[in-house]
Amino acid sequence: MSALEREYPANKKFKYQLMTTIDHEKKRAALEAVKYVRSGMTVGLGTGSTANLMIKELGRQVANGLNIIGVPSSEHTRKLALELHIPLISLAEAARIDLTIDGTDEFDPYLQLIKGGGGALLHEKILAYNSDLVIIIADSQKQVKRLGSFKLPIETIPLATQKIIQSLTQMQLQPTLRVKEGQNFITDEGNYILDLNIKHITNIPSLNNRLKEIPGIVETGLFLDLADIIIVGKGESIRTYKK
Ligand SMILES: O=C(CO)[C@H](O)[C@H](O)COP(=O)(O)O
Repeated sequence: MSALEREYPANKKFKYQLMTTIDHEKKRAALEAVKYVRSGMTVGLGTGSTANLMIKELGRQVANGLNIIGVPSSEHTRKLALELHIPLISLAEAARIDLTIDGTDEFDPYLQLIKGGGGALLHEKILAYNSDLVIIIADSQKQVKRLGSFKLPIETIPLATQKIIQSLTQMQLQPTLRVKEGQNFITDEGNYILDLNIKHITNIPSLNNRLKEIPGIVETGLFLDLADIIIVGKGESIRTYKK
């Protein structure tokens, strides 16, 4: 019996194999997206495990002479990019962003996304909105016919969160306050995240508008009409979807 079999017996081994396939798909998508980066560009850096792979590749290329300025979408991404010596400016300092590369939790055939699994949706959305080009990178499990299998994250102001939970419960959205290590999850802006069940919702743009009308909801993880290109790792290959 190999060390791998000892460590991952029966169904655990299957899970391990699935994980490595997904990790390879993420890496393929990340490397493909980096091909769009040119010297002189200001590049928005997304958040999450797929974005991390893209940032690591950018770090490697910067060490080999690529001249870019990164704009991080989260504290986590800022720290990683700094470790890799990628020159950075903040969102506030960036006059324009040529290209943003970020991950996603789900995408549908119309290039609509659910994001915010990592809790960075607010800064990610500001980056995407202000970028000339938005490239989303994903493994094949993120591709869905219809958004909603993944719970929709929304960012809320702590003071208003209980009131928002009441309103969303009346809307049958089953809000759950996100918790991490026994504490309320806190975003980089000091806010909370609620995860909503939107499986039964058919009109997603209308839901987005209704959510934005509720005072205290800062932003939603629905990225509608923001992605220009989605690059997906699919087994050994790559699929690219364009607007
Ligand atoms: O929206 C995000 C963070 O707020 C991430 O892009 C999303 O959660 C995907 O993460 P991963 O690449 O780890 O699957």
